[in-house]
Amino acid sequence: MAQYSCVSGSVGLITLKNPPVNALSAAVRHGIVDTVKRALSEPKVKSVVICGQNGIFCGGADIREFASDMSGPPLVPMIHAIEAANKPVVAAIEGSALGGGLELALGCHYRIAHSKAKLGLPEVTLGLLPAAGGTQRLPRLIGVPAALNLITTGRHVTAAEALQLGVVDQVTDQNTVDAAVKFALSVAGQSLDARRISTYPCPRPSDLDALFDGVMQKVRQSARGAIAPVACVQAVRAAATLPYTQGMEREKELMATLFTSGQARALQYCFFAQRAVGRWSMPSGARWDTSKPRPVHKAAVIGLGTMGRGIAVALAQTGLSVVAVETQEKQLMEAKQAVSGMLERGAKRRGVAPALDGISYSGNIQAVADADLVIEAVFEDMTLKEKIFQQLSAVCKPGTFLCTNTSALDVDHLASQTRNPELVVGMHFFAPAHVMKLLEVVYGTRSSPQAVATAMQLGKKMGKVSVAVGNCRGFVGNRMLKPYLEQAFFLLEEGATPELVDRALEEFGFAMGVFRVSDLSGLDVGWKVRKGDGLAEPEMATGQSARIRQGRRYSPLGDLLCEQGRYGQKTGQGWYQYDKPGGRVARSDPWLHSFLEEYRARHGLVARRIDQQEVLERCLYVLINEGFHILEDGIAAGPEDIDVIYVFGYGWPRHRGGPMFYASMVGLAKVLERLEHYHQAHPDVPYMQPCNLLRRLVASGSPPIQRWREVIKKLHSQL
Ligand SMILES: CCC[C@H](O)CC(=O)SCCNC(=O)CCNC(=O)[C@H](O)C(C)(C)COP(=O)([O-])OP(=O)([O-])OC[C@H]1O[C@@H](n2cnc3c(N)ncnc32)[C@H](O)[C@@H]1OP(=O)([O-])[O-]
Repeated sequence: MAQYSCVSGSVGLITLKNPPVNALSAAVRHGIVDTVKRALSEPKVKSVVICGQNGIFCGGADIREFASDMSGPPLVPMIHAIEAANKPVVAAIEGSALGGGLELALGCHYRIAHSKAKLGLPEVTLGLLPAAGGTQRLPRLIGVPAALNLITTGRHVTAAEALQLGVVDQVTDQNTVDAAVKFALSVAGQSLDARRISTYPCPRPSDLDALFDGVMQKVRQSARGAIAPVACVQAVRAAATLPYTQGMEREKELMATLFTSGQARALQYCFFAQRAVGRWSMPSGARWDTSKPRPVHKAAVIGLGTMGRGIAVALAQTGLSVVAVETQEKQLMEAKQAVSGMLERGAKRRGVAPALDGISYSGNIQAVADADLVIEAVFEDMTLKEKIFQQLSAVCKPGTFLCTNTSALDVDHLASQTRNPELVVGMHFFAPAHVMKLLEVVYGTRSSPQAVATAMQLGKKMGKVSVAVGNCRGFVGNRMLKPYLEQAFFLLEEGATPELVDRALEEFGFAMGVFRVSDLSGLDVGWKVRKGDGLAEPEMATGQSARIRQGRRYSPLGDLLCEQGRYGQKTGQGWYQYDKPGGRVARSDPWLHSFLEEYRARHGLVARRIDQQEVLERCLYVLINEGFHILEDGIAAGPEDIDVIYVFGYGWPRHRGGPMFYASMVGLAKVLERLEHYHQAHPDVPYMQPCNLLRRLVASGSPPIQRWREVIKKLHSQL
């Protein structure tokens, strides 16, 4: 709703009231229409201020309404009526003015923002475009290039940048509503002819075609199949080439195609899923709202390799006091330099002072004795980790939380090495740890809810999207990755090339296909794990048992490449070739193609034509199938947790919503049918066997993803 009052004798004050972000729900739109009418009709009112309650102007259209039949007054005529008003209307922007919220402000005649406010048109991130006149007014106000930048990226700008761009007229450090009221008094009675943005001519850059062609090319490239950024460019082009009314028509048309698209549904699902994972729960019944985190003032990191350095930077950037420990002296000196450099570069980018003093270095594990929380980040070696946890348990003050940064190892086993296993959790960071947004917080069977709550809160402080997951080999992300990688190898055996597989995945929307990623992260990483599992034995590379190991189909292709010293980018050769060790541009490698041919001949395999659809179905459906197993096992509380992990940590295209959402869009019955088909064709691949939960969901009529939890709960209660 919107509340109306008359202040300072002649200013009509309209306050949007719809916690928590004053989204423009039907009730708020009704409220605005009514209160604007009232303000304009009251003779004593000479000017109007629109603001939002609780320090936030407006978070835009109510996204939750998009899924239902929209009712209530539409935004476009409502904003037009404000712009056409014969009394000055001033927007008082505190907190955020985003999407429809900023469009509402652009319909006002003046905009005053608090210095801490953020403004933007983030509709593109929801698969939409600013369809309440944003694509037509913003370029008229700030020019085409700046408007294109804001609208196609959806980025939020600070009040200072908004002032510089001309989005707002004034920035204040004082009470924004008071400043706006004062301003409204000062402009009462003045002509508004020059204040209605829709009447401005849109500045036309001389090289208009070249400008739009260039932007469109860039946008298409980075969009990776997302349609909204392209529609945003088309809408701004309409502003630059058509009269306002026709431009608005074009905006409406483009929005209509986006609004009902699967991509918009996927992106809006992601928006809510990202927030839903914060409301974590554990199978024990412990939950986010009943578990209190303990404050962390001092944190420690053990092991300053690539991961440890990134974690130390991420911790220091939160303002915590950090102790960084590395027992090898040379490594410690190098790490110190590297961490300082990373902190300095990060601070420069964010325009703040580097937190160099917040971090101290030591070669002795005793230095962590008074830390509230320790993150161990040494090599992925259980014996080494065991030793460190035993030491930490002896050295740390009572109550210190002990966290392990592992990507797959058993958190329960590490907890068993300590005196207080309830204080142990996993914190699985993704490289580079100070950049990547995802954090898997892994609870073991004995982890206390307080330990989980503390790790989740620390993750949030570090700017991470933290997801609480149960303890199993590979947790959620890497556990699902295993069958996906395995399928990619099998496809090569059957006739595909790395180029074909990667192209299919990249056209699907992944930034990089599986083989390019593998080259980037190093083939030796997986090799080491397979060796540890007793799978990658050199003497098995030929002969009968070469392609069956531990009773199931196995492809030694990755091991064979590693045996040749082809570790990927770092050695200049892997699934592709590079111009030099460390080179980044992947080129097709004729050697690899002959190697594959020889391999197939050696194993009596006949190459067949494999199309992109088979690549996608086999790679993605086995990954999804493992996701269902994870839900069935209670390792993830709901499909949102899995999807957020894949979108933020594994390059899954956001406009496809995450693997479980994607499965729901494809249709669960179809996924099941294809898995059954492939399992029949490949009975030696257990991952292909459809999960019981998937069968259950299909049998119960494939409910929408929001209702899967009910089916999972029922399944668990029957077990
Ligand atoms: C014709 C139409 C044209 C128009 O151009 C289309 C649009 O405007 S499209 C819209 C364009 N606008 C955007 O894309 C802005 C989207 N919003 C944001 O970016 C952030 O929420 C904001 C920066 C505002 C606050 O950040 P923060 O302080 O960290 O807080 P938080 O993020 O944790 O959210 C708190 C709660 O509010 C909920 N909620 C939030 N916004 C909306 C909404 N618009 N609606 C409904 N709900 C919304 C959110 O789900 C959460 O609920 P819960 O149940 O507690 O999980």
